[in-house]
Amino acid sequence: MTDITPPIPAKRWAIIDSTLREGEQFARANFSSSDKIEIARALDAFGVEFIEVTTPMVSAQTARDTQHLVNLGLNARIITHVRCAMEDARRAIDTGVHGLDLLFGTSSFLREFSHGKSIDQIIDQAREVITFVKSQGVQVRFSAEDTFRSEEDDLLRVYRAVDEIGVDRVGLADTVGVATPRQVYALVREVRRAVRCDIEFHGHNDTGCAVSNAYEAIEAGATHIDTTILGIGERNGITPLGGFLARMFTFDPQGLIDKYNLDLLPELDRMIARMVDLPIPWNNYLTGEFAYNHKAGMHLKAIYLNPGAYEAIPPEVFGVGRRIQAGSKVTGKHAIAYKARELGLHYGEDALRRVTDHIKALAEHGELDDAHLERVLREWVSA
Ligand SMILES: CC(=O)SCCNC(=O)CCNC(=O)[C@H](O)C(C)(C)COP(=O)(O)OP(=O)(O)OC[C@H]1O[C@@H](n2cnc3c(N)ncnc32)[C@H](O)[C@@H]1OP(=O)(O)O
Ligand SMILES: O=C(O)CCC(=O)C(=O)O
Ligand SMILES: [Mg+2]
Repeated sequence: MTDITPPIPAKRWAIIDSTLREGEQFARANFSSSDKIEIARALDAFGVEFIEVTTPMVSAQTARDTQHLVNLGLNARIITHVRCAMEDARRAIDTGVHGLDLLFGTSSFLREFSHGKSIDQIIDQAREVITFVKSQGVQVRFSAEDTFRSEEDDLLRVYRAVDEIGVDRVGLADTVGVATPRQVYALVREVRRAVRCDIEFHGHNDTGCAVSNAYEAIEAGATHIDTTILGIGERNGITPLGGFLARMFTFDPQGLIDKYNLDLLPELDRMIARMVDLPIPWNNYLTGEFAYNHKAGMHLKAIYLNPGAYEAIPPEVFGVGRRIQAGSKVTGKHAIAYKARELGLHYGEDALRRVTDHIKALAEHGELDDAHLERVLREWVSA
C-alpha cells in the first residue's frame, strides 16, 4: 500500500481561526456585535486555539467589540490583525488582546501599489513596532503579505530580522491563492531553516489549493494554520476549517478527537451559513448535504458490509450522518436485498434479480424515494 500516513501528530500544529477577521472581509459578511460573541463562543466550544479578529482601526465599535471578546474569558486566545504601524499597534494593545498579528506586504505589487516602502524600511518599521508590542507583554507575529510573489532573498532577510528582534511567529501568506503545494512545501522548508520561532500559513483558495497548501505547510514545519468557518474571506476565501480538519483527520484521528469537539462542526457551518445568508455548499467537506451520500450499486454492496470501504472519515465523528440512495438506476441487487431485509422481506436469487431490474427500469423515469422503494418491494412479495 502507498504510504499516505506521514507522522503529523495533531499536537504539532494549532488553528488560528480567522472567521472574525478574514471572514469579515467576505462579500456577504457583516457581523454585528452579538454575532461576533456567538461566533467566538462557538469557536471556543469547538476548541480552536486562537481567534483572530479585525483590526480596531476599522472603527470605535470594532475596538469595543474586541475588548468585549477578550473579557469573555474564553480559553481561545484573542489576536488582532493589524498593519505594522505604531498607531495601529497602540490601539490594538488598548483592547487588551492576547496577541498581535502584524503584516507588511513584501511583493513588488504591494510595495509599489499598497504602502510604497522598501525592504529596509519594512524591517526598520517592524523593529519599532515589534519592540513596542513585546514590551507590552503580549505575543506578536510578523507576516510578509503576498509571500509567494515576493523575492525569496527579501523574504529571508525580513524573516531573519524579525526572528532576531523576537517575534513569536512569522507568517507566510498566499494572499492571491497562486501558490502550488510544492512551492508552499519548499518555501516553508526554507523559512523553517532560517528562523527559530513558530511559522504560520495563510492560504487563499483562488486556484483550489487552500487545503492542500495548508497541509504541505505543516508537512514542511509550519506550526499554525489560518482557517475560517466555511472558508469565507476575500474573493472565494481561504482554507476552510472543515476541509482542513478532514485533511488532518486522516493522519491522526485520535489526536484531533482529543483536541477539538469535532461533532460541533455542523453547528459552526450552519451558524455562518445563516449569518451570511447562503446555503452550505452541497459538496462541502464533511457537512455538505451530499458529503456522505452513497448511490452506485458497487459502492452500496460494500458500504452495507463496512462503511469504511467508501468513506475515508467516519461521518459520526463530525456529527453528521450518511445517506444510502438505493432507488436509482445505478443501484444493484445487494443494495436491494439489504433494503428488503430491513423491511423483513426476503427474496430468492431469481426474484432478487427480477425486482432489482424492475426498480432500475422504474428509476429510468426518476429516482424512487424510500417510500416508493418500500411500496415496490412489498408489492413484489405479495404479487
Ligand atoms: C490581505 C489582507 O487581507 S490584509 C488585511 C486587510 N484588512 C483591512 O484592510 C482592515 C480593514 N481596513 C480598514 O478599515 C482601513 O483600510 C484602515 C482603517 C486599515 C486604513 O484606512 P485608511 O487610512 O482610510 O487607508 P486605506 O485603507 O485607504 O489605505 C491603506 C493604508 O494602509 C497603508 N498600509 C498598507 N499596508 C500596510 C502595512 N502592512 N503596514 C502599515 N501601513 C500599511 C497604506 O500605505 C495606506 O496608507 P496611506 O494612505 O498612508 O498610503
Ligand atoms: O497576515 C497574514 O498573514 C495574512 C493576511 C491576509 O489575509 C492575506 O495575505 O491574504
Ligand atoms: Mg487573506
